Amino acid sequence: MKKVEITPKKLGGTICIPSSKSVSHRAVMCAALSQGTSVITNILLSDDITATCRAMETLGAEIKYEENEGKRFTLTITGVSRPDTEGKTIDCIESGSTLRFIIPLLALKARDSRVIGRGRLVERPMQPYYDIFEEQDITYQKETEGQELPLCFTGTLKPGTYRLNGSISSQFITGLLFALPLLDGDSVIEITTPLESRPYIDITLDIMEKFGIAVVNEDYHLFRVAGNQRYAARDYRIEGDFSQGAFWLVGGILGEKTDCEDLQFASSQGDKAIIEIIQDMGGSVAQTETGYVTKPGSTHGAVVDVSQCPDLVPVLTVLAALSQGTTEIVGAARLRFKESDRLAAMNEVLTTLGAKVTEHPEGMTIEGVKLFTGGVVDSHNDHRIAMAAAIASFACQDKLTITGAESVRKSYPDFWKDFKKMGGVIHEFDLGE
Ligand SMILES: O=C(O)C1=C[C@@H](OP(=O)(O)O)[C@@H](O)[C@H](O)C1
Ligand SMILES: C=C(OP(=O)(O)O)C(=O)O
Repeated sequence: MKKVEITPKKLGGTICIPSSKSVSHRAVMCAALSQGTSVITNILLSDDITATCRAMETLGAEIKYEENEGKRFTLTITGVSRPDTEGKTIDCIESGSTLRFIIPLLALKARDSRVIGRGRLVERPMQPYYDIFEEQDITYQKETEGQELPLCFTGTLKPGTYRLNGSISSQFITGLLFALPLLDGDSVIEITTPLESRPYIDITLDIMEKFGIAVVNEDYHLFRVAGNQRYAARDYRIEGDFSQGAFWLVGGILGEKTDCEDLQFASSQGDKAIIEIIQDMGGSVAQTETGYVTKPGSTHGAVVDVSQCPDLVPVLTVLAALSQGTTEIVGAARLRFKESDRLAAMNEVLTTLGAKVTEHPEGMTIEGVKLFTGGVVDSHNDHRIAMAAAIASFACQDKLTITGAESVRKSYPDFWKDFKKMGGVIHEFDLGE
């Protein structure tokens, strides 16, 4: 456990945004399923991406790791077009993406295949896959009463029609999209309710296409996937991450001018919505040659539907709490099933800091205040809560202590190093395990 004590200060400067976690998961998986060798550059080996790399190695892919600077790696991946899945145990650590993406691959031919994990991952929803298992006579067993993981299963995924609810997690759809092209017949995925987190499906389809896999998307309602396809190796550079960029972009509004490098205007990442949201709230954001720059200034409340960009919510609530008037965060039900219940966690953090927050089942109402107090807040072992609290410190009057600060390892292991590079004054306390 690590605790970070921040002496409040408005930060700013130039920051090279870490590479996209969502793109990295997908590129590693596609490369690892390809015939031939792919070179993937600008990979950040966070805990979640490490989980995906190890998972694909367990299934037979070979990965060579070459460190460049600051935990950014070049991976040379020699794929395995028929993954070796029988009797394999995959440790997903705390990564929902790894878990939901690997299960259909294991189910290509599962025999006592197991997925394990820890932290909140053992509680996160899995029912859509259980429904498919039951329909397809795949037997499964949860090994611990009241927990989804460890999960052991045996059986074979068959081509056919898959019906999935669109509001639980898009990760189930991405997982199926990866595996179905490898079956020996054609399949259809039918989404039975409006699809949330849709941009993550765009990222999946975009990267699969780059690795040679065709999927016909009928308006996000029906996905037609031909069987007997093969992933084709290619070299690929991972672009910067808008979800991580969002912390620093909001930082530039609350602190000093911040230049965020490696954020692509043409990205398929849904979290580039942060640009429009900041603009809608009256904030100053402009495109640069390499990314976006934000400048300090006052912002006002807005109604923000986050159903397509849930990962923006923690830092967005910080901006809302320091904006004039009222902000309504709507369409946020799925936030309760992430690394923490993010609506409850941000309510707790912001209330501790003196903000006026009302939590609803599917969102939050936030009345802006001028400044925060300070105090002690907990990350709830959630990287995005820790990073949002760190940005909130720019507006604190007293010191801010964040417990569970090590949780940033999940997606942004150098976050505290970057925080110091941007001028942050922090004391880090290692509290042991
Ligand atoms: O596919 C992905 O890379 C992700 C999908 C989203 O999850 P949901 O589809 O469950 O909202 C997002 O919250 C998560 O951080 C990453
Ligand atoms: C929810 C997240 O990731 P995952 O679902 O992959 O654990 C996240 O990074 O905010």
